[in-house]
Amino acid sequence: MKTSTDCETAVVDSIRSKGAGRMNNTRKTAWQGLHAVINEGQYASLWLRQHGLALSEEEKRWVTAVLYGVLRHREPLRWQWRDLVKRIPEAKVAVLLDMSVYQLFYLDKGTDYAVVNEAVKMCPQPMKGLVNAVLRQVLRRGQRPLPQPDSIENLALVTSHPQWLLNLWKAHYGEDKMRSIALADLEEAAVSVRINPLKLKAKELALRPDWTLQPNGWTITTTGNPVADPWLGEGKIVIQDRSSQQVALWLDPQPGEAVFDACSAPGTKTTQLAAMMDNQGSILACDLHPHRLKLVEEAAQRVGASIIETRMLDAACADQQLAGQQFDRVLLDVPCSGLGVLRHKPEILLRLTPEALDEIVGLQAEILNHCAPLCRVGGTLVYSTCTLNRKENDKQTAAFLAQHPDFELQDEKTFFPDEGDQDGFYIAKMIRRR
Ligand SMILES: C[S@@+](CC[C@H](N)C(=O)[O-])C[C@H]1O[C@@H](n2cnc3c(N)ncnc32)[C@H](O)[C@@H]1O
Repeated sequence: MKTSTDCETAVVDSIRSKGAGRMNNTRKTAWQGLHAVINEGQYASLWLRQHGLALSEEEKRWVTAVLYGVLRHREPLRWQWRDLVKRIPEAKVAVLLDMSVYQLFYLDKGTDYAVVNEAVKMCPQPMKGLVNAVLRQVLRRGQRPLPQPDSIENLALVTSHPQWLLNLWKAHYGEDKMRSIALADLEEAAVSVRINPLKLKAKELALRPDWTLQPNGWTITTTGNPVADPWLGEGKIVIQDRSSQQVALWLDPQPGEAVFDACSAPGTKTTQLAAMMDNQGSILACDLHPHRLKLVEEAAQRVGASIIETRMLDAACADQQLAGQQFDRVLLDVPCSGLGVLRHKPEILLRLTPEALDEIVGLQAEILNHCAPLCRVGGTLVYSTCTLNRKENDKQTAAFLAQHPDFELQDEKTFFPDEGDQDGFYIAKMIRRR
């Protein structure tokens, strides 16, 4: 397995050399982003989308590397300076210290004094002395070795995962798997891409030898940078994790069928369903949040999916809101704790508590109970999450099946993030027998 430092090296090699001359504004933007995500509860990707517009491509890459790097290595970064202060300073200043240590030891190596000077310049007057003193001491003593991650306590420090989560994974998947998942979460997330056959036909694909369609017919890989490819804006390709692509394949909708996608926003799977159905039939794409339904509509427009109708709906009482309707296929891609996608969203760990996990299990059970009656006899129900928590996954499915003998489990699978370039996911496919 690659070490986290190797991974960061790959991202930042090309931008590291310019570290010394980096504009103070870019550093300030990164600091503001970290403060917004760590201390104010915002999502890194949303924050970047909103605040990245004023940045050049190179600046955006640097800010992104800093944001995700600091989020992934929160605990090891703090380990470098925590023992040098009596009390942790106010949250925003603590984040500045974390960010500066990240630059010193992971990113802008060789630009030591520039990093310290810029941090001192940026921080408010009363804290300048402290920031200067701490960072100079950090520099003087050099990188402090981390403990070996042999105990759960040390693994929690090295991987910035809470101990309760490591214990939960150990109980659910065994000690070796728990370790492997936690270490895999330190790696940079892969950018996976799916083809949109509604817009990208074999003839056009053949003209671009830099793209290769994988044997599953949906995943498409490139020797270039998919995010900068014009095909993305044209809706010919879609950024979608490999495990996520599997969910629609498990539902297996056919042209002409009626599909109910109960928790559809932002529509990544909905648009794949429309493509699988070759825009024939109907998809009712629902979500509790109207602003998120707009994202489904935008996605549908971008990829040329014409069979998607959006509707605001609470899936936990869908059977009342859609009384009398029956669907050939029902997709329940439910809200979950997101423990399978920590490489993409490391900030999830900042806010997650064991209590929140239990709450979400109850909501998922409600969604299952109230959406299942909408599946016709003989129809297919797929339940999926992007988490690694058996209570939300196979135990949830087992509890549902115990209460609903009219449904039969056809297959279920947990996808793990340490088993290739994929997120952690769980998918269960059930058939309604009567
Ligand atoms: C995992 S995301 C769905 C991702 C989506 N299927 C996709 O592939 O793009 C879960 C969605 O459930 C929605 N949601 C949360 N509670 C809900 C409820 N009670 N009824 C319907 N949707 C809900 C959230 O707004 C969120 O958009």
